[in-house]
Amino acid sequence: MTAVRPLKLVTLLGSLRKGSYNAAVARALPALAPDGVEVLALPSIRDLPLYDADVQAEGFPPAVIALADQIRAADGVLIVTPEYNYSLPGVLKNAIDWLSRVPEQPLAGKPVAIQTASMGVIGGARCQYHLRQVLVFLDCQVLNKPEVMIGAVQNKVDAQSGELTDEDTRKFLAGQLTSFAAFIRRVS
Ligand SMILES: Cc1cc2nc3c(=O)[nH]c(=O)nc-3n(C[C@H](O)[C@H](O)[C@H](O)COP(=O)(O)O)c2cc1C
Repeated sequence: MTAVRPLKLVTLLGSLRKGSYNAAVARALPALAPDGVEVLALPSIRDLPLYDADVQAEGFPPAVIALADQIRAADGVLIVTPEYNYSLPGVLKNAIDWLSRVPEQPLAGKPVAIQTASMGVIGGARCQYHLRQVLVFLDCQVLNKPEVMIGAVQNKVDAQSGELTDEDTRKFLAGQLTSFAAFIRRVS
């Protein structure tokens, strides 16, 4: 049997909220990953300043460089985010805007999978399509399917522990991770 290449994935979280449901989804991923796939959290995007070309001209903020370095070192990125007003949260767009300006742009050619969780029934679908459009400009390789859109997420996270306990959702996430690992091994 041929050994499969081990993979390191990193999660980029689009919510800053302490009790974030999307954070609960992201926290569940390491245990759901198939053998040979490690999932680690990127630093919070909370510490990134608002994008400003004048700030960039004085030097990229250390938090941006750290984020870019960790993305560059990963085999793939999982973006886990809520939908805000039918689109991606401003804080996530801000992080992507910074990353897009870093020399040797870290997301170029990078395999990316998207997961959205929201309290609405559509599970963040409209955010996903805006986000996909943005990622075209960054030249990412985005996994098409399975699409992970977790609706009514408040009913799938345990109110006491704050952890994602819904078994069907956990299985679906595990399935996407398996597909994403196969996709990465195929395209990179
Ligand atoms: C500014 C704002 C805009 C929102 N817009 C949407 C939306 O367009 N679609 C949706 O399903 N939920 C929307 N919501 C509700 C979010 O799904 C909900 O707050 C969710 O818990 C946010 O994710 P988090 O728990 O990971 O922070 C919005 C929430 C906020 C604060």
